Amino acid sequence: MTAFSLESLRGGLIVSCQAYAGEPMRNPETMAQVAESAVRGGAVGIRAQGIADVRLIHERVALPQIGLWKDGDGGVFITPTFGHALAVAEAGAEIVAIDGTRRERPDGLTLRQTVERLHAASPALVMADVGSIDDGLAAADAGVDVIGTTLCGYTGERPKTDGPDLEVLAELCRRLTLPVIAEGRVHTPAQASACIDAGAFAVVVGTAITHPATITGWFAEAVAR
Ligand SMILES: CC(=O)N[C@H](C=O)[C@@H](O)[C@H](O)[C@H](O)COP(=O)(O)O
Repeated sequence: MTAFSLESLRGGLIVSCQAYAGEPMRNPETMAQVAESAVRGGAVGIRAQGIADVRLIHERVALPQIGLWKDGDGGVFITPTFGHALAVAEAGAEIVAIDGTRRERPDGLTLRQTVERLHAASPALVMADVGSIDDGLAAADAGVDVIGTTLCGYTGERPKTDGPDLEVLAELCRRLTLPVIAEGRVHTPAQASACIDAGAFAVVVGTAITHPATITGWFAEAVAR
């Protein structure tokens, strides 16, 4: 994957291929196979978690990759420090997704300092995963390249809506010139379409495509009497 252009993601579907600690699919090889399947379905990009997964998908899949490193459970856990972000970039991610909230970061750097250091150290772009409109505006001001609604409903600032947080998405799209990517609880093609209508630059879908345990649960619940 060379000569990455953000434009290649415009209006497209990005598939997030993640399995969580202790799950049967928590294996880089498995996630690479899931990513290769997403390519066949028409994805324009892949989002993946963990250094081993990012590295293997970078080798195997000829699509731009949004990489992240989750560390910890609560608070700032999506690529929480500059060190995590640099490792993700060095593993081959064209875009590094980092916590883009206004919360204090574990390494004491500000979001702006983190972005500046990453831009100086690597060609990777920075996606700020935000949890509210105010987060998004602050992240844009801090110099990030792309904003994602990833953390809406997970930081206490926004309700955890059944589907994507279209309100934050639409407002950030209206107020910013930066690309805003819809991510988080996009569970149906109709919701993905609504995100594009709300102005999303691209749409990330994870669970509804790549997390069979959850999808099975949806169906199991539907047939239960
Ligand atoms: C909040 C958080 O930790 N989000 C993570 C970020 O990478 C992933 O667990 C999500 O699966 C991803 O954002 C895609 O969202 P959804 O799986 O809802 O389509």
